[in-house]
Amino acid sequence: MTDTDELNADVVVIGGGPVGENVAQYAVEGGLSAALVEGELLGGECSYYACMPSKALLRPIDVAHTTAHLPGVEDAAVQPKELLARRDTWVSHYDDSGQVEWADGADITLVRGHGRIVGERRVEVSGPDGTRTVTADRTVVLATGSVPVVPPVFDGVSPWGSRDATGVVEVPERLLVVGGGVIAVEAATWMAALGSQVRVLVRGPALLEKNEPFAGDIVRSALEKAGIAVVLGADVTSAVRKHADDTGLGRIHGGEVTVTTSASGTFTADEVLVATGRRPNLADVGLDALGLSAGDVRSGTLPEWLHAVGDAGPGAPLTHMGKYEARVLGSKLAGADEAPAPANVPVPQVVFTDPQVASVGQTEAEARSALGDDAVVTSEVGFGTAAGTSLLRDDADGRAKIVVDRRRGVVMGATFVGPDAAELLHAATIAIVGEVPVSVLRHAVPSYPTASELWLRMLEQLPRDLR
Ligand SMILES: Cc1cc2nc3c(=O)[nH]c(=O)nc-3n(C[C@H](O)[C@H](O)[C@H](O)COP(=O)(O)OP(=O)(O)OC[C@H]3O[C@@H](n4cnc5c(N)ncnc54)[C@H](O)[C@@H]3O)c2cc1C
Ligand SMILES: NC(=O)c1ccc[n+]([C@@H]2O[C@H](COP(=O)([O-])OP(=O)(O)OC[C@H]3O[C@@H](n4cnc5c(N)ncnc54)[C@H](O)[C@@H]3O)[C@@H](O)[C@H]2O)c1
Repeated sequence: MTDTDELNADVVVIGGGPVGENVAQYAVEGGLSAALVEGELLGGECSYYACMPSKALLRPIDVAHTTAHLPGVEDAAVQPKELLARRDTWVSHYDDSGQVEWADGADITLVRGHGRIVGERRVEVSGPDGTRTVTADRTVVLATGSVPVVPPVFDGVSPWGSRDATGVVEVPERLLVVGGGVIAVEAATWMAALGSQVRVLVRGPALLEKNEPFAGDIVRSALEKAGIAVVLGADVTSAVRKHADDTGLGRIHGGEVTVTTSASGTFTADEVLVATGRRPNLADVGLDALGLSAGDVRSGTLPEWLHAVGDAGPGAPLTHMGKYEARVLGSKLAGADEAPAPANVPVPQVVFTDPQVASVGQTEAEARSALGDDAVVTSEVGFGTAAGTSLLRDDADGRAKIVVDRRRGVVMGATFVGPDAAELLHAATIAIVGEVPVSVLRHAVPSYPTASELWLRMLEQLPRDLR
């Protein structure tokens, strides 16, 4: 391939993760042509290294935990080898031919290689067969995902990142997990189930700090019950390893690692997983060629022909939110005449620990800071207070909470922590997006006995004048 081998499409999308695929698909369905540039596996981080493998690992563990708390069924046990085989099936053995077939069928032109913007509506793709230019008649979309943020204290240690944890091949006997967010608690769960002795080092005072405080407390106590040590206030000040080596995905990256923390002492392990957040992957996409920076992407000050969506953009770094942005953008590019989106679309998220943490919209603290103390009222109940939730398993521990705007009488946020809490979330999302008054929600009758009865319990706890 040479530089004269130029390709043209209405829309050029750089990054073929779930978000880039969706933009291209919606654009094509709207009558445009689309080229999708992908440097690794078509399907992106989510399909091979993030959502899919992590959830493929966590679901059987959840089922095993549930059966241990359900009299009448023999305990199911996690079988590490078979669990990893399930993961391999769900990541299609790191082979994207199924996705390539889908793209072909969807009339999307796949261009393999690393894409970089080199001028207005011009993208240069360096691929296995050389370099080619792809031009866009209308729009270029950055859907290049995100990359992990690794604190410099781990330089030279070759720590595990989330790709190693989801792609685990060698299970370390002792594993340190640094971070107290979503990846840390989910990975701690499956690594412990696979047989690692896990210790989570959390810099802050709690796990899952972006959630209602009870979520982190309940998950911490559940992790501890599962034999996982959680050390709070443990800021890593040094990390040392002999023979650090990149031995490959999911393999132990060298000799013992010794990690020293500011206030909680020193810990030695066979591997350390760093899960300290991610940032948009914008370092090598050619923003500089346009005189732009990652800050311009964050603030949305891009030329009209350039967009950034998914993890690469300013929105919440979650697959479903990125795909939502992609659907909206893809349809808009194709000129679809759609009703305008609501002003503040709430972000739902499920943390697939046992118990699960499902949340959407604002926490109480966020609502108080946005609306003022007098304008916020909450209702909080135990997860097992409904027949439907307590039947799920005999230790249906957890809590449920709604945050209500007292003046408008509508739900602003909801959090459910408990077994299968994920399935309760969408009702809350609909209530928030639809701005359904809580006085009307009373008339949405949940079937008996289902987990949704928790809504009755929460609504009953609200002040009488609101219901
Ligand atoms: C361990 C883990 C578990 C997660 N679990 C969940 C979950 O359960 N639910 C959830 O909603 N979210 C989850 N997430 C977040 C989710 O993975 C991301 O929000 C999602 O992948 C974002 O999709 P995307 O298409 O924007 O980016 P990605 O999936 O990262 O895809 C970006 C693609 O762009 C390609 N690319 C990048 N730069 C270039 C370039 N210059 N040229 C060509 N190609 C390029 C990459 O190779 C990649 O294929 C998880 C994340 C992690 C790390
Ligand atoms: N189930 C899901 O939806 C799911 C699962 C996994 C990942 N994700 C996505 O992936 C993103 C990244 O996950 P994550 O867990 O890495 O990020 P996160 O933002 O959830 O958590 C980062 C954690 O690292 C800590 N931290 C940050 N800098 C640190 C430092 N220098 N030293 C020590 N600790 C530090 C933070 O205090 C926090 O506890 C999430 O924002 C989420 O959107 C989603």
